[in-house]
Amino acid sequence: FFGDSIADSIQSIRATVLVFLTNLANNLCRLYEKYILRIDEVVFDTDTLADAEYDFIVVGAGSAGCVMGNRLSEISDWKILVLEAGQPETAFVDIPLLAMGFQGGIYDWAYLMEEQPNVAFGLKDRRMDLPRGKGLGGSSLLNFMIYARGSAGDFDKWAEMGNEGWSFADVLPYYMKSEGANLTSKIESQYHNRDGPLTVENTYQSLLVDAILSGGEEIGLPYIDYNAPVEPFGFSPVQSTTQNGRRFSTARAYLAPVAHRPNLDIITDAFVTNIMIDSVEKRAYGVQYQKAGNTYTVYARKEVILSAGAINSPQLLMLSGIGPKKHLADVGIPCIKDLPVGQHLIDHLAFYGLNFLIYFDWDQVDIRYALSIPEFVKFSKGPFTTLGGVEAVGFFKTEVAKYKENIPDVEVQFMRGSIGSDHGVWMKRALRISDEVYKSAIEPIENLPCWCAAPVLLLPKSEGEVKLLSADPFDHPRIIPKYFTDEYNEDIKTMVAGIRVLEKLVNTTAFRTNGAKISEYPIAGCEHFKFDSFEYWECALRAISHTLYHPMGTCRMGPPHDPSAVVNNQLQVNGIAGLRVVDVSIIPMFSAHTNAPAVMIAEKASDMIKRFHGRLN
Ligand SMILES: Cc1cc2nc3c(=O)[nH]c(=O)nc-3n(C[C@H](O)[C@H](O)[C@H](O)COP(=O)(O)OP(=O)(O)OC[C@H]3O[C@@H](n4cnc5c(N)ncnc54)[C@H](O)[C@@H]3O)c2cc1C
Repeated sequence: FFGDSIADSIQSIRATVLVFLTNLANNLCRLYEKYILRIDEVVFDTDTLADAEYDFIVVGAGSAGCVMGNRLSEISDWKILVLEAGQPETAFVDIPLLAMGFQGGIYDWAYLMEEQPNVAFGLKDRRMDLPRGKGLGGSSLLNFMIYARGSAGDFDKWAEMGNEGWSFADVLPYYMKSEGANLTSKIESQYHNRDGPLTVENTYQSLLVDAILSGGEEIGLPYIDYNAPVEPFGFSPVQSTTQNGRRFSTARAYLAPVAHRPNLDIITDAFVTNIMIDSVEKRAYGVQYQKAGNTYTVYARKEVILSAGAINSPQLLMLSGIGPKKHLADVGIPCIKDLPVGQHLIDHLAFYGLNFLIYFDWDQVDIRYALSIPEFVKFSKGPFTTLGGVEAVGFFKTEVAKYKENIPDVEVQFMRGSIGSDHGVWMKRALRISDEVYKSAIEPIENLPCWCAAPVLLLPKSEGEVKLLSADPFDHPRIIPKYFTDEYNEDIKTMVAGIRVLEKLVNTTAFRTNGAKISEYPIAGCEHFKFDSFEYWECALRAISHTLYHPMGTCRMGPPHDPSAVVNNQLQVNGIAGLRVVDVSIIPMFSAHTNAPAVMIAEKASDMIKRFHGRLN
């Protein structure tokens, strides 16, 4: 009896200290954001005002926009303007383990999706958040830094859909061009480049990664280089867009080295409100933006490049009169071109409710983190370099997949600990887990060593949409994701099939040696289903599945006969001259994370634009 109560008291003191320290760190980050942040403005000289006219105006300095700024300004007699609504980044954002801590802060557009009938009932107000990066680097300064290119099959499918020039063989040179690999994990070296601007490394791996890799071998999912088209399915330590153990955003990789170019202007705090389009000639000729309460107009001699991301690019197109005619009429915007903008929103859902309890893990003992601070500060190594806790990933095709291509339909993210390992301070808030669900299934394992194996739905059948709330550019757009609404419930079946694959891991020798067993605390609202039945998992998936932050497809690329297409294979907006979309909103389908493809798309688009204007053969 006394033993239990002493143990309880120690746990509660430990939890209080952890909560205090985490809140302190959080508040320090906020203070830093507020008072020291502007250090980077010296590097970027972002406070200038734009000239009246440029050759190209790039809207949004995110993963894709930073690449555009760099590559287009390589042509010294072209003048380039990059407009970014957010601010320059800070050093705190660079600590990989704290990746989630910046959601909801100044670098986040902090969108909330609309409530839906059969999903998110275990989340606060039944609504899911949708963080989107706002600042130089865009979502690459808020993301989890996982570097994943997608499978060869993804791009061959794009080509098969009629998008000439986008097969794997076509896009590989651009992945290679962008990559500066410095990897120690298993790699197929002919598919990696050491000299590109975007550094790709491995981060800290605890001993359990060995168990994951050998457990994977036991269930037929070998140790692979998931960024090479050699073996399509298997597990691997994560490859990350970090440099010396710190976040390496596209602003750092692409913009910082060229910010001094006289033909490149980068302006932050510049909120673009609309693209100016000649409604008779159907040609884009400039943009308007607001900065510090003033409105500015700037003209584009050649093109406007929209790189505002999967939510804001469709929003800006619709605000400027390009979108579904009826919807534009509903919000009082004259339609210049009727296109399915904002339709076909696809996203990847992740499920953080599958936890493996284990005997012990030194890397989950609080004191370990305190002890490892010098290791991080001095040598850029140790647990602080892990990407928000994610140490390894895997890609596989489940038995319910109905296609023959070698494209994975489920990814797994292996995270050290659970979403309760920070005692509800950051992850519960960021994922909007309700108190009831947290108490039922997460709180009981807060103090237990465990691993979360989070399956991710890669090829959802359900599609959502982005719409305008009003004609006011400052109103957040409506995001209606329609997760798990497909007619035959295939999305749920795929996720459950993914969970079954991961359950097999628990019975491998590698995992049994660590005492692994699945945590069986049921999620509130699902306790009436038999634990581990299909019905239980469906309920749990509908309760707490969460976006993996990969919205795409809202300005979809497609051939002329495709009614869902907004841009063609040159990324030009159909029927409007002088306007391209270059970001992840053009993606028609994709089975991996979306930062690396954003960079690849922009690398490829830069060459297309140079060729179009006669500056590249
Ligand atoms: C929390 C989180 C975690 C993620 N984790 C990963 C991961 O681990 N690995 C991975 O590969 N992907 C990850 N992603 C996804 C990936 O980072 C994005 O898909 C990718 O960065 C998108 O690039 P983009 O260029 O399309 O848009 P963004 O990078 O979002 O860039 C859009 C830019 O446009 C600016 N902008 C928007 N509207 C305006 C306007 N009106 N005026 C001026 N500027 C404007 C924005 O502020 C932003 O800087 C994550 C994303 C998030 C949010």
